[in-house]
Amino acid sequence: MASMMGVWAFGQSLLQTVFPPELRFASLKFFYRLLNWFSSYCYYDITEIDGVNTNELYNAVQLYLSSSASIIGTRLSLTRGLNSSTITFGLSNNDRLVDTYNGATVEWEHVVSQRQSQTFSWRPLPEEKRGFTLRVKKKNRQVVLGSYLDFVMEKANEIRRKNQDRLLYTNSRGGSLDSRGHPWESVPFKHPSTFETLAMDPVKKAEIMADLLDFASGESFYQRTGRAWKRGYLLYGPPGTGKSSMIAAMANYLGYDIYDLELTEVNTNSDLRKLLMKTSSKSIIVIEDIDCSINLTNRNKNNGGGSANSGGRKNNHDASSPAPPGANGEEGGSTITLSGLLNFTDGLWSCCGSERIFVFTTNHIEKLDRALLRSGRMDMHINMSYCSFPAFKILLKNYLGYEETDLEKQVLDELEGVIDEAEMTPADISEVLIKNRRDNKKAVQELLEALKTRAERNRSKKLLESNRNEVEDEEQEKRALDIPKEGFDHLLESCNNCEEEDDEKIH
Ligand SMILES: Nc1ncnc2c1ncn2[C@@H]1O[C@H](COP(=O)(O)OP(=O)(O)OP(=O)(O)O)[C@@H](O)[C@H]1O
Ligand SMILES: [Mg+2]
Repeated sequence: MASMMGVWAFGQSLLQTVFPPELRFASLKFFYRLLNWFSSYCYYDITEIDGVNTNELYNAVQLYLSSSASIIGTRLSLTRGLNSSTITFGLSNNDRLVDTYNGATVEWEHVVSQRQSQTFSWRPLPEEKRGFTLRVKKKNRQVVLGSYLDFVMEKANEIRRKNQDRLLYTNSRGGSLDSRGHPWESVPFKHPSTFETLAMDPVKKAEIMADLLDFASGESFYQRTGRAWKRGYLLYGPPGTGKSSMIAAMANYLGYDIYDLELTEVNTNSDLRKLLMKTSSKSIIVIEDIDCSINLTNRNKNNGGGSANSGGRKNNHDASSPAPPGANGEEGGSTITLSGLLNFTDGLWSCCGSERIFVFTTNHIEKLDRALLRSGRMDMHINMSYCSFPAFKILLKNYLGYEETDLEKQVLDELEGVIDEAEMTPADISEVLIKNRRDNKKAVQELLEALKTRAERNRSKKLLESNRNEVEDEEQEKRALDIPKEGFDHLLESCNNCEEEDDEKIH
């Protein structure tokens, strides 16, 4: 120790003798550079506040390190964010952590120091100055700058999404903005529906799940093919067949937020666009009962004569009534129109975010405009139909804990025999099962009876209908015979000349 101090004192006096005071600072700088030159490491500082703005990379690194810190750290800082139900771990002050990436070893140090004199700032800065120092071997510099930091950002986003409760947004405030200028209101989304609990044909289910996964991991595909990274699903079918449950299952499967768009609350096309702009990536934008939300007449009809407002919002006013002052059709922007909706899903504005899924639901697909159904707009049309036998088996398992083998073969056969004819929705079947869930045998018995009754009723109804149709056909035939031959020729000619749009006229 004594000899070391001696060397230090000698070195200092030598420095003072050899270098005059004005050269001393420059020589120290040179000495430092020389050391750096020979060092095999380089260092990167990532401070919490970059000037006056929060440095996103700092937050990302903190989150990223939390995934490895939780396993090996002995002293960790714990945080729980807003809208989060999980606790994240972080490096404590001045702690270090070694990480490896693509064969390169890097070391992170969390550096915390007291902030010196507060310089004037419109935003008060925290008293502590925090940051991460990343130590990397010089030979690995390219790897770190090239892809490691991107990898850290990506991983952090993933962790953030996983930790954060997903949100269900709605625009039920009728377009008014909150204090932060946001048009959406949100609540934590905790719907328990998953693809496992969803009763539907397993093959169809697997197809939808694969499609969703392809979409979520298809960034490079969409980039390569020049398509906006979005996908549209149209769910149609009778009430109670699981359309809303399917949306919840999709959100739970992909970990996306849901924006439940209430079209009747949107006044104009431009409001619709603003709402779209305020949605985040990795989200599902839902319009339920699309046929009831706006008057979905063909876009072409809006242009040619008639009420300029046809195609506008249903609850605004009837399509046949005169347009109110200022409501000059779809482009006027004074009301929401089909065209506005199509632009919302498909136009240039639809890609002002990425990785978004549009889901429309309807009970009456036949009421929808063809423009809305064309491929590319709604990529997948999913028919949510009455409960089939494979779907029924899923309900039995969910509600009664029954596997196929737990039921007698004869009962199973009976159930299979009537289920298609009964045309009961999964909601109807669930009701019977819930009611009797304390007594499995009774549940199955009651269900079988309900299915048989419904099947019988449907059979009679169909018989009656076919009888009526036969009578009607006979009457029509008779009437047709009364039409003179020229009449038929005239009709035939109009049919041959007709355009697709004249369908209604021919009818
Ligand atoms: N396929 C299904 N799998 C599991 N449960 C279902 C299914 N379909 C319906 N249910 C049950 O029935 C209830 C109603 O279903 P859901 O709201 O998803 O139907 P929907 O098709 O959206 O009906 P609507 O057209 O009236 O909106 C749900 O709470 C769910 O428990
Ligand atoms: Mg629904």
